[in-house]
Amino acid sequence: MISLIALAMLMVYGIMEFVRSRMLVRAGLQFDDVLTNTIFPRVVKARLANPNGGAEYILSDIDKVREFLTGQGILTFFDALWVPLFLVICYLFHPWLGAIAAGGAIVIFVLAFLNDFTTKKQLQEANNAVQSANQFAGAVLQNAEVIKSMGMEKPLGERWQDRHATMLTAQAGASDKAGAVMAFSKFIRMALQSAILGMGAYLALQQQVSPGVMIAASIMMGRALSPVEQSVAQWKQFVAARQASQRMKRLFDSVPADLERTELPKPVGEISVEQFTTLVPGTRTPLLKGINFQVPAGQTLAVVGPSGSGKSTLLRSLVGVQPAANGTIRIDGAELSQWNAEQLGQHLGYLPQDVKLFAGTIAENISRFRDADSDDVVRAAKMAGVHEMILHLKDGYETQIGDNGHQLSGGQRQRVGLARALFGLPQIVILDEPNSNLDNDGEAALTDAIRSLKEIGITVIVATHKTNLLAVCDKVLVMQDGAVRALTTPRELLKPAESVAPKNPAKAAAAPVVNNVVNVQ
Ligand SMILES: Nc1ncnc2c1ncn2[C@@H]1O[C@H](COP(=O)(O)OP(=O)(O)OP(=O)(O)O)[C@@H](O)[C@H]1O
Repeated sequence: MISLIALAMLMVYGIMEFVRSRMLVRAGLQFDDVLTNTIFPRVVKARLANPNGGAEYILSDIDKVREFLTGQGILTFFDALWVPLFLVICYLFHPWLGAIAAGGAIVIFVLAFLNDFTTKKQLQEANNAVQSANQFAGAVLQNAEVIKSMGMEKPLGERWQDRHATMLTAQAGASDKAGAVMAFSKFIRMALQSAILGMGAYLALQQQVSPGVMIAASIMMGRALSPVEQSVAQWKQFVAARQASQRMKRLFDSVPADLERTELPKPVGEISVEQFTTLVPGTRTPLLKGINFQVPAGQTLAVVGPSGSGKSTLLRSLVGVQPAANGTIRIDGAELSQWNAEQLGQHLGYLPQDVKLFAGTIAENISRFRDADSDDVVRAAKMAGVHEMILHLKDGYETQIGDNGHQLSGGQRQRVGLARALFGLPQIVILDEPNSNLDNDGEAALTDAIRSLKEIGITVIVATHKTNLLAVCDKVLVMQDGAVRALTTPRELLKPAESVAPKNPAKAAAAPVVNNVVNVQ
């Protein structure tokens, strides 16, 4: 009968363990769902504010915390809640048995803290080194072709190894200490087991307890010490999960969620830049200083200037990825920050200098990974003059282009990037050297695209080093050293310097710059 009761109780125990584990897994999924919904946009913002801050690794922190919360780690802490009950039962058997069990639990608990105290710094160092090694490897391996072609494997491999070795040293140091603490706590545990049996036997001989209590006390103490000892073993995972959750908390504290912005009416595309200054991220060094200019809706503005004069920085500022340190950028009178970011994104087309396509199909890239009508995708491709080229690819619009579009040529990438910028006919189109990789056909298609945009009243801003695009532009902004040197017309810009100088001092000042900045091709 007793055996049957024991069997039934063990079954209940098994079922409850199963239910507990299922509940934890579901709680973990819920946890994941809540965080993954909000963390990605924050990581994007944190990376923009500090490109080398490793914000992207916070995405894997979610896994660390979830694994701890759904695995043995959290179960150990739940089990620890029952420790006082088992200790009280030991005490009720006999105060001496209670004292041995409680003393043992305290010693093992102190060892857990000692473990944390002695290994915390090294575990933190190891985690930082892992992050730094991964970050380095991730960035470097994106340029595998350069590494291979110029035999840079060895020196760059050594740099990665240095970071890796730092991680190993820190981790080995922490593991040595943790190992010593664990071995000692195991010794204490076994010694306590013997001590409680010895004490039980002694008390039984003294007829203060029955022999059965001796065995029961040993089992109870085992149940009381097991979670405490387990927590020593789980400490490393606990520390990693705690650090991961602290990193997530810092991210959530430093990057607030976007305010729910009222949707503004579709812009007509008027841009106004007033006293705009922006800095190198994380420093006080200005990249652009006191920029002022206006672009009426539907106008086409070329931005020219020597390399490093700030053209790309200005364009990045106009699309809102380079934050203002001072001054404002307004679209249709509303500051960039007043726009609902997602809404504004749909009214902006941006082709960055290094294009940046994503792994996926051509159609997905053109449609910005939104659900889109095929007609809209094809319209954007036709407008960018890339439709025929896409049809010549084996899978047409469904061609997978790989990470960063590496399966396309430089010129093809640029033209697909242009189609993405034109998708949905945004009211403002910003192109950063869109013709740097184009052949004659591509150049002609680009000029036609800008002309068409102009005809339908779309504002276009295009940074260029070449003069042929100036023919379709209404105005030219000349940049130098992070400031506006002149705002003029293409015709004035391309006039020989001598004919400008005597008539207009401002243009005379711009002329030498202009002659340096525009590569006449
Ligand atoms: N994130 C950054 N951190 C530090 N310096 C930066 C950063 N971004 C831009 N710069 C610096 O700002 C200056 C302007 O760069 P920008 O890319 O805007 O020039 P550009 O006129 O577009 O040049 P190019 O014609 O060669 O593309 C450069 O000296 C560049 O080194």
